Amino acid sequence: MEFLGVLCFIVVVNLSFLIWKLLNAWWICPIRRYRKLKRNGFGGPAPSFPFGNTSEMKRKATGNTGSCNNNYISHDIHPTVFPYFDRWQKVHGNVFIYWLGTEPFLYIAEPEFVRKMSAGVMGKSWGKPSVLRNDREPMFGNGLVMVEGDDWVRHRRLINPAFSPANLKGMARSMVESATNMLNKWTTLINSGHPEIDVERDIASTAGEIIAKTSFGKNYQNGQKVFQKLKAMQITLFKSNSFLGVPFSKYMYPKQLEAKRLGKEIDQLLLSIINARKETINDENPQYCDLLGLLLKSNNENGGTGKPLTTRELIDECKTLFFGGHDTTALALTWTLLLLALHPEWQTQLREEIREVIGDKEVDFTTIAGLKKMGCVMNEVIRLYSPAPNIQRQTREDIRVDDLIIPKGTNMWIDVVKMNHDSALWGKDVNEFRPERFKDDIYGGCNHKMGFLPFGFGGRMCVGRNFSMMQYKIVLTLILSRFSFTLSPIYCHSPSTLLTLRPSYGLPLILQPI
Ligand code: HEM
Repeated sequence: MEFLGVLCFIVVVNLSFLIWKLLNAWWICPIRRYRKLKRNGFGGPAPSFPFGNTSEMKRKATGNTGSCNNNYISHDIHPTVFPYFDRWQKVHGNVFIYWLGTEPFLYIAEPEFVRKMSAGVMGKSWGKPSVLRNDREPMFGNGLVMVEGDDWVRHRRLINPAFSPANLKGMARSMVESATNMLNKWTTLINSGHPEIDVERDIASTAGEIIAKTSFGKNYQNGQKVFQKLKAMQITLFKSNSFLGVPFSKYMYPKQLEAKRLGKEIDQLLLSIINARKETINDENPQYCDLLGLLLKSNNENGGTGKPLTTRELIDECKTLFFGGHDTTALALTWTLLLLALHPEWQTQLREEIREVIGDKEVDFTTIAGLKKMGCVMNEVIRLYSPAPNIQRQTREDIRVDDLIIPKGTNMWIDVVKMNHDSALWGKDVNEFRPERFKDDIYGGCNHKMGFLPFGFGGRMCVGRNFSMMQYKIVLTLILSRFSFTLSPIYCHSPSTLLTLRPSYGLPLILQPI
């Protein structure tokens, strides 16, 4: 009897402790942060517990499908891509609070606010919203996108050298090789009477092949298996859970568990690639021209002085670079082909530049550097259709913005799409494709230096931006040198987000060999 009493007591104590922990995580702490934020005078849509504003976000997102009328394609995409933010922003201004489930977020579409809040904050002092970190764990683990504090400094130091110009140079050949294979396939299709091709699908798989080759060198076939599973995981993760931040939503969406399973399979594949590579690394050509080789080299060199990456950390970095490295660049290229199909005069201008700058020379790291107009086109494309449509941060300490205090633990969601389409920053022609705006101005005429953030800002700015620029120029040069193209009448313009900004129904183009 006495034993039963003790057992009941233990159960009650444990249960109370669990309830207290859950209450603290889902109610007390978020409300405390929310009240502190509210003291700054920020408004926002009214939330409901435990969904926050997710129901409204879900409802509006499904109602908006874009336009299939190709006579008029609008680049004013914010109302289509983020209809809920578009509406709330009109009512509550450029900085307001909304809730993802039980987590308050500070929405920001104000460059001056971004400048002030980031002025004194070092890269290592930024965190990532825990709700996103947990949800995206199978995809990024604790790799560079998610890691925080001193560990971020250590990861970034070890990874930076892999993207030095000398190392990028050695990766150009793989990019040319994979792009040429894709173009040969297109020629075969055209010759067999099929000039209409969904270039989005082909560019995505070519970018997958490129990142597999540049990540794993001669082991790239195994890397391609990783790529296929990562793609499946992306769809599973981002199509399934539209109640992000809502307690137990993971269990309401069994596909979330499928993402976990896929994550484990990817980890196993990567582990076998890394282990095989570790065994042979000392016998290899000291060029180490692929990302994994460079990472292992950097790791070995720092092993003596600093703290090298553990095998678990290496797996997470491979996943992170693999995902970060293929999808964004593939989408920048895809949106470029859409805009060039709509603006054939720019196809002609770029072809002329290629002829002048490269001529009969080989397309490589050095020759593409002179393609200035193409650089302007890339900037204009990622302004109108930013592959990374938002930037997420979390404060790890209180931050002062003028008289306001943004408390430690505040989740931030910076709306890149809104800033890139704000006529107050860019002028009346904000929604027009005008690459020349970047000709003599790296900010493209934007009237605020923090108004154009396609690769992020501060110490956490994208580590792969030069890799991406090189791949973009190589693939686009090869495409424009062999084909001209127009938009297929079946194209349906419907940009949407699946973490990255993509055309919902692919990009069918009619290609013609030159
Ligand atoms: C057009 C192509 C790309 C775009 C638009 C893009 C965009 C971004 C953005 C917006 C961020 C967040 C920065 C911040 O929080 O301030 C980021 C971070 C990152 N990107 Fe990219 N990216 C691109 C290509 C790449 C490539 C090719 C790689 C790798 C091969 C890569 C790897 C990463 C990594 C690892 C981070 C995390 C950096 C850190 O937190 O230290 N990205 N990228």
